[in-house]
Amino acid sequence: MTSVLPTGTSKPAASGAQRVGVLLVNLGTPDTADAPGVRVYLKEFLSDARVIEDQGLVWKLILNGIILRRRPRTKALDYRKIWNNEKNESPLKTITRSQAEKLADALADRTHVVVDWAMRYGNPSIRAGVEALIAQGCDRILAVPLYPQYSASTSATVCDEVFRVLSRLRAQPTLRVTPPYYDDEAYIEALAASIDGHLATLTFKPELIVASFHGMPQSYVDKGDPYQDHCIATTNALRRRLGMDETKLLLTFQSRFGNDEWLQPYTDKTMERLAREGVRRIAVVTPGFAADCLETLEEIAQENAEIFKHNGGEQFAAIPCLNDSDAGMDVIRTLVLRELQGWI
Ligand SMILES: C=CC1=C(C)c2cc3[nH]c(cc4nc(cc5[nH]c(cc1n2)c(C)c5CCC(=O)O)C(CCC(=O)O)=C4C)c(C)c3C=C
Ligand SMILES: [Fe+2]
Ligand SMILES: [Fe+2]
Repeated sequence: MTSVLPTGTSKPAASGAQRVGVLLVNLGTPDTADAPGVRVYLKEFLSDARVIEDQGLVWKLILNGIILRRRPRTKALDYRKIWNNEKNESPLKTITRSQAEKLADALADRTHVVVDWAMRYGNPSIRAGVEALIAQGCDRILAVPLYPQYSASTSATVCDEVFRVLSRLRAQPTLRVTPPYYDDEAYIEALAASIDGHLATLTFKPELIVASFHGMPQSYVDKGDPYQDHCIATTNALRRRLGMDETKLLLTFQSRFGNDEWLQPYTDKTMERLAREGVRRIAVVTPGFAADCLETLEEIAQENAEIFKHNGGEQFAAIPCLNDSDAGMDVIRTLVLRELQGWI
C-alpha cells in the first residue's frame, strides 16, 4: 500500500492497477455553530496570507485582540440561522458532500476513478482528502477548486495546500488542477437554466436581477488578481445568454470585511439605492458560489432582503446556487471529464 509518511520514511507506490483520484474542494466552514467552532475556523482562514496578505504584527494584534474575541459570537448566531440541524453541519458541507457523491455516481462506470471532497479551512481537510485518495491507490489526483472565478484568495490557496501536503511525500502522486470556469459554456448554460427555472416558480415578476459576487479588497485586483475580470466576464456572458442589458442584470460585490475599499458596487448599498429609487421587485443570483453557504443563505437571502424591504422594496427572491442540482452536476462533471482526458 502507498504510504503517506513524512519524506524520508515513505515507501514507493505499490505496483499494480493504479487509480485516479478526484478531490472537490470548497472554502471551508466551522465544525460547530458556536463561538469556539467559529473562532477555530476564522483563525485558520484569516491567518492565510492568500486571504489577508499583510500578516504583520498589526494584523496579528487586530486578529487576536479584536476579531477573534468579538466576531465568533456574532457569526455563530448567523451560522445557527442556516445550520443543517439534521446533520449538525453547515450547508456548505452538506452540499459539497452531495456534489462528490453525485459525481462518483456519474463516474461509476470508470471503476478506477475515486472521488472525495475537502474543505480548504476546517474539516474534512485537504490533507485528509489527499491521504485518503493515496491510501486507495491513486497515483494521479485531479484537484477541483469549486470557484468559477479565479482568485488568489480562493483557488490559489487550494493549490498551495495541496502542494504543502505533497511536499511531505517522497512518492508523490501526479497532480492536475481544474482551471477557473467563469465563461465556460456549460456553466453559463446551467446558470441561465437555473435562473429561468426559479423565475418561473415566483409569484411575482422581478423588475431586474442582481448578480452578487463575493468581494475582495480593491488593492488585490490592482496588484493583478484577475478575479474582478472573471466576475465581469461571467456577468456579460449571462447578459448575452438571457438577453438582458446592464440595467436588467446588475453586477455587485458583497461581504465586505474590514475597513479597506473593496470591489464596488457593494451589494448592500445597491439594495438600498434600488429600493429608494422605486424598484419594488428583485431577484438576486450568486454565480460565484458553487454551493449555498453563509454568504448566500444568510447575507443575501436574509440580510440583504431586509435591507431592500426596509428601504421600500416589496418582493425579494434569492435564487439558489447551482449546488447539487442536475444543472450544477452537469457543470462539475463536464469540467472533471475534460480535465481527466488522457488519464481515463
Ligand atoms: C466565492 C469566492 C470567495 C472569495 C473571492 C472570498 C474572498 C474573501 N473572503 C474573505 C473573508 C471571509 N469570507 C467568509 C466566508 C465565505 N467566503 C466565501 C467565498 C469567498 N471568499 C464563502 C463560500 C464563505 C462562506 C463559508 C461558510 O461557512 O458558509 C468569512 C467568514 C464569515 C464571516 O466571518 O464573515 C470571512 C471572514 C476575505 C477577506 C476575502 C478576500 C481577500
Ligand atoms: Fe469569503
Ligand atoms: Fe458575509
